[in-house]
Amino acid sequence: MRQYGVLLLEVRDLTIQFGGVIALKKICLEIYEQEILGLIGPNGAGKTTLFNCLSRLYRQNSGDIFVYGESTTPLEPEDMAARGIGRTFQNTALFETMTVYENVLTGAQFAMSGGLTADILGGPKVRRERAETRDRIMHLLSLLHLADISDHTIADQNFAVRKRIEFARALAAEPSLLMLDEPAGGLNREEVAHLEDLIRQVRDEFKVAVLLVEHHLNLVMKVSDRVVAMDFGQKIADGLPHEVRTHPQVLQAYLGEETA
Ligand SMILES: Nc1ncnc2c1ncn2[C@@H]1O[C@H](COP(=O)(O)OP(=O)(O)OP(=O)(O)O)[C@@H](O)[C@H]1O
Repeated sequence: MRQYGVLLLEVRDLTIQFGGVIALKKICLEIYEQEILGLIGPNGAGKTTLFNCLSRLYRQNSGDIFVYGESTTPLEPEDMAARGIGRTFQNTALFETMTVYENVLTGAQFAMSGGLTADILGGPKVRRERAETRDRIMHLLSLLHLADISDHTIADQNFAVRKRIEFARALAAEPSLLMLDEPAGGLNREEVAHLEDLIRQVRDEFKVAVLLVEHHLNLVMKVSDRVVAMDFGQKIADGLPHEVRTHPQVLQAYLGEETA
């Protein structure tokens, strides 16, 4: 039996409704520090809705989400980075006219003290911090195989590269929990294999927990410590990858679906 560490995030009885559609129905789940948790389910199961609730883009009708025991209900989306919650988007959301480096730097901004005023008025301490941030970003860029294109603009980059840039930007904020929304979408077999190594490497090096929403079941099953399965807005299984993969309700939910 796996020993769980410190509880990072707890979703308790989360329910959200859009008109007549109950997108999430009394969802409960926990994420522990440095855990890789896979979240699977067929189309429309509610995975992205849960992600959007976790980043405060959607507000639940009832239930709550706690980060280190504190309710997130009073928080706005822009407060979440300071609480250690970072994310990437299914269809990437980058600043098109900025360079790769500048995009990743936007992720680090909140982690730096003082902002623009400090840049203008700052003394040696601020300059040192800026230099450290630059080194940290260059390290992230090389980890994600982006160092060679750090001064290229986003507009020239293909989808797979954009996903890696988003990944780097989310990591630049030094999150405790990194939420990845379909990071393997649109990637070829070789890129998926690299992603698998990368997720583990990132967890080990940056001591982050990872919440991975993904249709690529082989990737989820290989990389996750634990997997939660959803269907029709409800949790149907929660356990070790092989337990969830063979769970009767999960097999039933995926009947007729292509399972990668
Ligand atoms: N903003 C919204 N307005 C209305 N309905 C919504 C909204 N967001 C999600 N839904 C509905 O909630 C349900 C869950 O959708 P969601 O996108 O969370 O599923 P999913 O598991 O992420 O699916 P996929 O794997 O296809 O991305 C669906 O019935 C969807 O149509």
